[in-house]
Amino acid sequence: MGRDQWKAALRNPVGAVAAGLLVLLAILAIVAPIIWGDAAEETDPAALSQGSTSDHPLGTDALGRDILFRVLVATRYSLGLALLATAICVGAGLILGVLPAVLGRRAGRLVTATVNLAVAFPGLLLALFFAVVFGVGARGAVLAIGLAGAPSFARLVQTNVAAVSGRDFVAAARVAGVARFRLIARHLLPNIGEPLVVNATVLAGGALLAFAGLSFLGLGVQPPAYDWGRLLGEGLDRIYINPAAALAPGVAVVIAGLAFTLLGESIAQVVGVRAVRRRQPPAMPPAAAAAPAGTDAVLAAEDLRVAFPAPGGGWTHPVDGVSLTVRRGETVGVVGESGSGKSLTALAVAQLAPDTAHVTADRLEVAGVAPLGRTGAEVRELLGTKVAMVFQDPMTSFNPSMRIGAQLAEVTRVHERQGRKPALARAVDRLRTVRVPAPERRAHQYPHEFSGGMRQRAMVAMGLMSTPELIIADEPTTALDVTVQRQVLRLLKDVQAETGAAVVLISHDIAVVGQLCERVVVMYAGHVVEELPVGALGAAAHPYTRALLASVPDLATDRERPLATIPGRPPDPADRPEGCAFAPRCEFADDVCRTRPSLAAVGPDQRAACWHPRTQPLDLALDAVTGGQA
Ligand SMILES: Nc1ncnc2c1ncn2[C@@H]1O[C@H](COP(=O)(O)OP(=O)(O)OP(=O)(O)O)[C@@H](O)[C@H]1O
Repeated sequence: MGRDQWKAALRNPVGAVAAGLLVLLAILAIVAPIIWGDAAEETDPAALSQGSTSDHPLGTDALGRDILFRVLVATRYSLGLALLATAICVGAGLILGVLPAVLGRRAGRLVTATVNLAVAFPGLLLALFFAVVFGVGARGAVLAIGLAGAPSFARLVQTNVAAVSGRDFVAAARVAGVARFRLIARHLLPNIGEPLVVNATVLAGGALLAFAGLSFLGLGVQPPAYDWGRLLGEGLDRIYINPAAALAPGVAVVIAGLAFTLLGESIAQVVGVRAVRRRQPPAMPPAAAAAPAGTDAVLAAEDLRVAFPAPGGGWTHPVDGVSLTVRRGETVGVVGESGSGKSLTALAVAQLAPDTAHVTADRLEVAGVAPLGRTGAEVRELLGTKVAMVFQDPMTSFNPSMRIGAQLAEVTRVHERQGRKPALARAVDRLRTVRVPAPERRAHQYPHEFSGGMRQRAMVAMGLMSTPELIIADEPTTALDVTVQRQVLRLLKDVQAETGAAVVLISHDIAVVGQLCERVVVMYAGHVVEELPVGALGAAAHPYTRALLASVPDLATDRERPLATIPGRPPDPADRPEGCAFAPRCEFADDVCRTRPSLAAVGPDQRAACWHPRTQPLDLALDAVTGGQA
């Protein structure tokens, strides 16, 4: 939480009153035992079990001790024990909450299931159970209350970790080779801190009440020590003689409990909007079709498949036998409608596919290394130094709680064990390379202080912190306006020319691909349906490629007429037609299309998976598509 948010929480009248009460209680907890400690222990045989008098405003207990002094002095013990229990609860909850992210899939699931089971038990029952297990007394009660609250706190941590770990900056950190514990400490926990702080504050109120309850039942603090719960229990025995003896500790418990809970609620109101973040689909690169493989291939995938367990049993294959070769220094565009499997192919290549995905390939090599079947550390080493990723949404691509310079520097610090200063110097240098103005100053800023285009440049700079052989950019310009789009595309082109890295650009927009790439790979329903040089787009053979091209507007497009669209919708991966998946939307389809066509040469460097490849040149303004490249 930032200082502004604390201020906003305190400006809220309820928050201000709650905070004021807590300050008062904290002062009491410190000074009361010093000032009134002896007086609270002093017995007065002449004033046993008295009601309110001028000497003892709240009366005395059975030994003639002053109730008011005892209630004031008990503040320290009551608050201390409640805070200790809260600390145990938060600590145990954090460990249980992040364990699934640290452990393997199976052990992680076991922890999650255990936490879910524990959450199903009422907290008070658990506390009573643990109190009996750990033994009667303050120590047992602290452990009991702390551990009883841990499962629900762990659930909160798990939910928030799961929400944040789907964001691009976490995928970026993984690709950069950040180790698991560092990933959790630097990227996950700082971004879920707000809901955790809120919950811990509310928990402290609950712990206070629970402690009073256990002491009241005789399971908590034991004589001669005393807390509010114990005083409440003693006072209740004589409630008809002196009601104040029971009311005073009761009121103290309620006020302190309310102060914690209301402060938590006020903070929640201020930060709540930001506490739950939407999961953004991560993004990345390569894709499909077999190209002439050579020894200079920086990416070679053959028959790459990604499968997910289907809800009704069996598997669906959103990526179904993709073959793709990218040569050193080459720029390849992967296009296709939403859901065609572009991003998933990229994720699979980068070993970032979701946990539930099953990735297989006849061959998968990235920069000369086969990542499939390797350990996480080896893959991190490979990806962190040789592959750079540029993600779709520049806002979610960076960790919002880290300065840009530090995030860039992390790549070098992890891989080259460089010190903080030289790593930051390199980050500034790379920001300058991607033409971020005043890079020294900008490196010390947070992502939200950057404009969208600048963030995307910084993302490219991050990829350049090492010397990548392959840059994968998944829809890098979708979230940007047209002018900035052009700048980012030009930057990618310049970077590619300067570093000699190969670029895989994923886009649903064939015009964007046409402007940057040398070769285009067209995907449809998890398959590669055509691959061809950009210069040959005017002779595209597959009806789907032609339909994509026909839907690109140019300056000559009649604005009065609706834009050309492709009729129908792509098939669901779980319900793909036999044979050519595009057949139901294709005007040339016939019976032969019931058998799946494989990629076959239809021209120089051009291959299409179609039984009826088109040979007529397309009547389209190619400049609109290729920016004059063709
Ligand atoms: N975790 C998942 N579990 C099950 N199916 C998934 C999962 N992730 C993706 N898919 C499915 O895989 C298919 C391809 O998704 P992918 O994100 O690769 O498409 P895309 O071509 O990149 O589309 P877009 O341009 O919209 O990002 C989709 O049908 C999607 O529903």
